[in-house]
Amino acid sequence: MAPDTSLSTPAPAAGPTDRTAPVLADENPAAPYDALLLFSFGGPDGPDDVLPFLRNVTAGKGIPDERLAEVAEHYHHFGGASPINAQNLALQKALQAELARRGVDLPVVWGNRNWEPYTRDALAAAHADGARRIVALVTSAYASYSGCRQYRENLWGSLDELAVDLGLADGEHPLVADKVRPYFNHPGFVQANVDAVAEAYEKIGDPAARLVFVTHSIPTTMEEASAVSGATYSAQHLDVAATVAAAVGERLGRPVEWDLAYCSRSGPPSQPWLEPDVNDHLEALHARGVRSVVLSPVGFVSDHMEVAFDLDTEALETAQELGLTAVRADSVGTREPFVRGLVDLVLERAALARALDAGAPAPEGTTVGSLPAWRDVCRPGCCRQRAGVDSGIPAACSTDPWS
Ligand SMILES: CC1=C(CCC(=O)O)c2cc3nc(cc4[nH]c(cc5[nH]c(cc1n2)c(C)c5CCC(=O)O)c(CCC(=O)O)c4C)C(CCC(=O)O)=C3C
Ligand SMILES: [Fe+2]
Repeated sequence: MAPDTSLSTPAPAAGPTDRTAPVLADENPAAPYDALLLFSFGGPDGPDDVLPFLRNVTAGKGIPDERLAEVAEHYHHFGGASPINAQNLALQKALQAELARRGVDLPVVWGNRNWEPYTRDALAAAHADGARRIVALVTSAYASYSGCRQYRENLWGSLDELAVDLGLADGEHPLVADKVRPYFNHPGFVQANVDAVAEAYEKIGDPAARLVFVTHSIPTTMEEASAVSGATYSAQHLDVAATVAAAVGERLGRPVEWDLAYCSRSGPPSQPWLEPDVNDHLEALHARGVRSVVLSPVGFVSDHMEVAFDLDTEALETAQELGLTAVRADSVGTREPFVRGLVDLVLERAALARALDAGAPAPEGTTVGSLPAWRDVCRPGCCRQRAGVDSGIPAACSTDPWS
């Protein structure tokens, strides 16, 4: 099936000034949610944070010491601070502004899996403010263990910790947490990527430039396990890439040739991860006669360390050594179509929660491309680290947290 390249995002919802009547409580489009959790990875704020942060991230993961030392260097190269925290603050502000523009009363708290502000503290603040049911928005657009279940496991763990802090009975959680579906094929995310790539083509000034999409590599075992929920992690990227490339080609008035490459491989060399690595791929393209390249960090939502180091430092250096002209497109960051799309997704999730609570049929999620909307409530066995291997770690936002 040809990808749907019609990317006309819906017109902005009426703002508060457009309302003729006050909003009644039962018309609250965010109901039943009392708060939105912007749920992210986290990163160090300064040199002293680097090692403890890396220990948090890699606990029990079998990452070799040499790889850890290398990644620590990436952070120290930027003064020991990751750009990710400032980017999440900016996204939190942008979400608040978009919700306010639509007259939606929904506080936004920000919490991370691996560094301050921690998820438990964000949940505690929301709970102290009276929140009893929240919706989590993960800063990862694609479904895999790293972008979905790992967040859900950590969310369950944070709810356990908060329950202990509040002296609740064993097994009782202080609030109910739902989650927005992986949004890689939502029109807002895709549109923001189309805009960013089109701008990069303007900058490079060569409509014949090759388009190389880049995402985070994962172990092939994790890729295989991601198939349980539908299209695999790489297939999700290929679908977005095809849609973005087709839309950019329409703007350029000529077809765009594109590929998907990977960055940020870690783990022991004996463990296979998704390939080609972006640096190897640039070499291969150069050997085939390609002389200019646009790099699109389509796997990431902001220009955090993976983008700042693996693309802007390493891959652009590789391109320079090869004599390739290369321009890196922006990640979606706080681009308007993306932020608007995220708020649409939150309100779509609220409508779904109301329908499920009422026993009504679930509304269809909005998508672009050839894949269906991802599930909002994960089924048992989805997005594991290894297919068929149950870690025994409970995960929130699932029909069955125990499997
Ligand atoms: C798919 C994916 C995303 C994209 C989706 C998403 O955006 O969430 C992502 C994002 C990120 N990854 C990040 C940082 C790190 N990831 C690591 C390690 C790993 N990532 C993995 C996968 C992913 N990671 C995997 C399979 C590992 C191996 C260990 C494990 O199975 O968990 C390590 C350990 C050292 C190393 O080996 O590199 C670090 C420091 C940061 C923060 C950046 C900043 O500070 O600005 C962000 C946003
Ligand atoms: Fe990572």
